[in-house]
Amino acid sequence: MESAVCVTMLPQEFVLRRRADIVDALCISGSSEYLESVLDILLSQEQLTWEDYHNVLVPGRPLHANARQLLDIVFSKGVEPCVDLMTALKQVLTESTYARGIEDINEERATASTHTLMTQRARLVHELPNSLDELLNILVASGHFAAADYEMVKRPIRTPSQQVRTLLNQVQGKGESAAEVVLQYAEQHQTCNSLLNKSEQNFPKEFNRYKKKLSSSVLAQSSFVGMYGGGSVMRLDDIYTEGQLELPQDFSLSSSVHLTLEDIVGEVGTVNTEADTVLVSGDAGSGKSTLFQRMHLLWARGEAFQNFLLLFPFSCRMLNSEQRELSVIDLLFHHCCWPDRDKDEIFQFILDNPHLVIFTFDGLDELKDTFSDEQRLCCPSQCAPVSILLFNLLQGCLMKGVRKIVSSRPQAVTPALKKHLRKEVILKGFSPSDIDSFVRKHHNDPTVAFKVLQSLKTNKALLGLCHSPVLCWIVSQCHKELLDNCEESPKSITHAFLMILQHFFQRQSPASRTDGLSWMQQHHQTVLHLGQLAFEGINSSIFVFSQAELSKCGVTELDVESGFLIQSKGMSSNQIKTFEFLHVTMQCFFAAAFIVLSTNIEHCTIPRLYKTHDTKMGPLGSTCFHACLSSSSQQQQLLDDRETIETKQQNIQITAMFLCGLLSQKHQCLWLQCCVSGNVEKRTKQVAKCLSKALQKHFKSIPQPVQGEKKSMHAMPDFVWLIKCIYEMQDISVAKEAMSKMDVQHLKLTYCNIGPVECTALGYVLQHLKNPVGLQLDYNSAGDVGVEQLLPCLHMCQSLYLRNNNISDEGICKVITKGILCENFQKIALFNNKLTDKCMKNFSELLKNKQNFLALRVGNNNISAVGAKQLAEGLKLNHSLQHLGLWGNKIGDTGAKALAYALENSSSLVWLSLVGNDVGSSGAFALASVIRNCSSLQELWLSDNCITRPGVESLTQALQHNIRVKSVWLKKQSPQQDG
Ligand SMILES: Nc1ncnc2c1ncn2[C@@H]1O[C@H](COP(=O)(O)OP(=O)(O)OP(=O)(O)O)[C@@H](O)[C@H]1O
Repeated sequence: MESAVCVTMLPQEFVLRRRADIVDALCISGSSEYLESVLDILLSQEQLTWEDYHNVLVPGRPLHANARQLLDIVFSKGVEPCVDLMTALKQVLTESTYARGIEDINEERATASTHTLMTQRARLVHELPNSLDELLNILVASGHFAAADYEMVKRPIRTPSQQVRTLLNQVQGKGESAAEVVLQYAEQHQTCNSLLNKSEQNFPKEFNRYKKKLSSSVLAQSSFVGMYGGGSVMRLDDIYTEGQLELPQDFSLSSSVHLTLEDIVGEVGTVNTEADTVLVSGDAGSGKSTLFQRMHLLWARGEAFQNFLLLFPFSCRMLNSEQRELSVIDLLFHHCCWPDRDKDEIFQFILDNPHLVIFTFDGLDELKDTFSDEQRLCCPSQCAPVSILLFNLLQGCLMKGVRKIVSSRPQAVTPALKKHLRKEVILKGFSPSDIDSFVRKHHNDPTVAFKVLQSLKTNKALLGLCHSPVLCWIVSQCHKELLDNCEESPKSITHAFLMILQHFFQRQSPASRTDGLSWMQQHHQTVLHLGQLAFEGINSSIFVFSQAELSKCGVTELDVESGFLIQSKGMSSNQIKTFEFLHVTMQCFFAAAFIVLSTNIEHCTIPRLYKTHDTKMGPLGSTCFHACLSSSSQQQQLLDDRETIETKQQNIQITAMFLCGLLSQKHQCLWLQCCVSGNVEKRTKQVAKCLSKALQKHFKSIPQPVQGEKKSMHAMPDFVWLIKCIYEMQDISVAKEAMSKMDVQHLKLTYCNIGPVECTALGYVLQHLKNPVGLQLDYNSAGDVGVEQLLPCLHMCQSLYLRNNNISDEGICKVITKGILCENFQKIALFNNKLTDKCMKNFSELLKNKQNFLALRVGNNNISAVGAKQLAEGLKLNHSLQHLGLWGNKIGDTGAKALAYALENSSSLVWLSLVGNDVGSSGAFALASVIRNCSSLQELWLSDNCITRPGVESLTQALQHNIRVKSVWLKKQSPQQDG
C-alpha cells in the first residue's frame, strides 16, 4: 500500500485512480480496524460527520463495501478531505503509533466536551484500550453508564480498539457530563503514562540494559511451543488461540463475563484491592501455561502489559528442584535474569517502584508444598526455602505492590490462599469457535482443517473432548488416524491418548518396519520405561527428571526419541539437562500404563488409587498409595502433611481414570499382546471393585432427608471423577451396578466445573439409574455440546436445572425434542443462558405434547414478544403447567397479552413471573383477566415493569374478584417507559 499512498497525483485523482488499491489495503487484515482508524482520524478532523460515519460503517455489510462507501463520500467532498484521507491512510497503514500532546486537550477543553471527544477520537482509541476497564468502572460508578452500556462495550467479539470506539459512541449519546468524565480520565491517564515514559528515560543506562536483557530472554523462552512432537516446535503466534477466560460465576449474577488477557491485570473482578495476587485457575490441560507464555511473549515484544517495566516469569515446576535457600534477590536474578552490572541499583529500583513490576508463577499446584501463610518473611535479602519465599510473595509480605500472577488447578487452591487474592479468573478451555480456530491454525492445508472439523461435527463426544485444549491438540495432531481410520473414532480421553501414543510411535518407526508386530508389542519396552519414570514421578510430585532418574528407570535414548519427553526449558542458570513429559496428563497416562504392564506393583497400589478424599467424606486415604512406593523419607514427609496430599491428589485421580480406560474391554487387547493375560484380568476386576466401593462409600455418606423433603445428594467433586472413571471403563455392567446403589431423588451438581466431557460421563452413567431424579447442574459450563451429551439420561431426569450454563437455542432444541418423548421429564430451569425466540417453538411443542409437564423457567434470556407469542400457542393446549418463569426477558405488552390470553382459563397454573419484561398497563389489563379467571393461580410476579396507575388499578380490582390469588408483586414500576 505504501506505493498507493506515495504518489504525485492530485488528491482527488489519487482517490479515484487508486480506488481498488486503497480498498484492498483497508481490508487487507480482514478486520475493520484500518477502516475504523481512518474514520477516527477523519471524524476528528471534522472531514466526516456522524452521518457520514454511520453511512460508512453499516453493520452486516461487507467490509469492502464499507471501504468503498468511505471513498465515495470523501471524493464527493472535494480536495481537502481527499488530502486528509491520504494523510490518514499513510498514518494508519504505515505507523502504528499516533499520539497527541496533553496540551491539545487543554486547549480544546474550552469547547464542548462531546465535541472534544470527537476531535480527540483517534488519540483516545489509541491510548485507552489498556485502561478501558478502569474507565468503564468510573462511568458506571458515576452513574453515566448502566450495566447494559457496560456489556455493549465489552462484548467479546470486539477488539480492544473497537471496545473503546463503542464506549466513545455510547458516551457521545450520554451528553456533556459523561464526555467530561472520559476527558478527565484521559488527561490523568496520559499524565501517568508520560511520567512512566519520563522516568524510563531517566533510568540509569544499566537499568535499560537490564530491561532489554530480561525482555530478550523472556522473548526467547516464550516464542515457541514444544508440544508438537519429536523435537519439532511451532511458533506460539501461529497456534495460540484465545481460550475462555471468565470471572467466577458467583462474581456477578449476569451471564459469564468474558475477559481478555489484559483484564488479568485490570480492575475487573477485583475483590480485594489491597492484595497483589491474581489467580488464574483452570483444570489440567485447560491452557494455563500456554496463557502465561502468551502473556510473557506479548510483554517481551512490547505489545501488552506495558504498564509494567519488568516482568519476571517463574515456573513452579522448576522452582521445585531448587534445593538451596534463597533470598528474593537470588530468586529474581538467579532464576530469571542476571544483571551484568549494578545489581544493587537495579534491585533498589524494583523496591522503589513495585507497581512497575510483575512476577508470574505458573503451576502453583506443582509445588511440593501447599500454600501456607504461617511462616512470615518480610526482608527481601533474607534467605529461605523457595516455597516460603513464594508464599510470602503471594501474601504481599515480601515485595508489597509488585503484581503477582499465579496459575493453579482449582483443587490446589486452599482457603488460606484465597484470603490473599486480589481476584481470581478462571480459564475454561476452548469454546466451539475456539476449537474451530485452533484446528484451522494447526493445519496449513485448509482442506485438512475442514475435514477434521467435519469429523468433529459428526462425533459430539469427541468434540466435547476438544473443549480441553490439550485434547484438542491431540485430536488435531492425530488427524490422519482420525480421518483414515475405519475403526470407531475416540470418544474417551484414554482413547485419545492411545491415539497420540500410536501416532508418535508410528512416526518413529513407520509401519513398513514393524516386522508384523502390533505397535504396542513393538514399543512396549519404551512404554514400560517411560511408565516407571512417570509413575515414580506422580508418586512423589516430580515432574522434572534428571538424566540419572531416566537411567534408573531404564529410559534409553531411543525411548527419549519417541517424543514423549522433552528437554525442560527454564530460565535457571542451572545448565544440567533435565527432561519432562510433554504434558503432566501424559505423565499420568504413562503412569497408568505402567500399572497395567508392570509385573511387580504392590497389591495396595490399585485400591489406594480409588480412595475418595472429599473432606466431608471421611478420612484421607491416599497415603498408602504413596507408602506402597515411596522411600521412607518421602513417606514421612507426605504423612506429615495431609493437605499436601490432598492437593497432589489430582494427578493420582487422573492416573486412576486412565487406568480404567486402559483396562476397558476395548483396549485390553493391546495389553494382552504383551503381558500375562491373567494379570490384566485380575487388575480389571480389582479396578471395577474399587470403583464400585468408592461410589458406595459416597452414597452412604448422603444424609437422610428431612421429613417432607426429597432425598438429595450434593455431590462432591470426587463423585464427578468416579463417574468419569466409569465412563472411561465403558462397561455398562459397572455403570448399572453403581447406579443400582444410588438411592436419591435429587442430584445436585452445582458449581462442580462440569463441561462437555463430564456431561458425556453423566449421560452414560445416569441412564442406568433405578428411579428418576432431579438433576441440578446450575452454574457449570455444559454449553450446547454438553447438554447434547446428557440426552442418553434424559429419560431419568424428572427435572433438569441448567441455570448459567452457556446454552443457546441449538443445544436446548435437542434437549426439548428428546424431552417430549420422555415420560418422566417434567421440569426445566434455564435461567441465565443464551436462549432466544428461536427455541420458543420447541417449548411450545413440548407444552402441546406433554400433558404432565409442570415447570418451565427461562428467566434472563433473550426472549421477545415474538417468542412469547409462540409459547402462548403451546400454553393454550396445555393443561398441566404449574410454574412459568420468564423473568428478565423482553416480551413487552404484546407478549404479556399473548400469554394472558393463553393462560386466562388455565386450571393448572399456580405461579407466573413476568418480572422485568417491559410490560406496561395494556399488558396489565390483559393479565388482570388471568387473575380473574384462572382458577389455580396463586402468585403473579410483575415487579420491575412499567405498569402505570390504570394498570395497577385493574390488577387490584381483579384481585378482589379472585380471593384464591395470594399475591401480586408490583414493586419498582417505571412509568416513563409506559406505552
Ligand atoms: N490457548 C491455546 N492455544 C493453543 N494451544 C493451546 C492453548 N492452550 C493450551 N493449548 C495446547 O494444550 C496444551 C496444554 O496446555 P497447558 O500446558 O497450557 O495447560 P495447563 O492448564 O497448564 O495444564 P496443567 O494444569 O496440566 O499444567 C498445550 O501444550 C498446547 O498444545
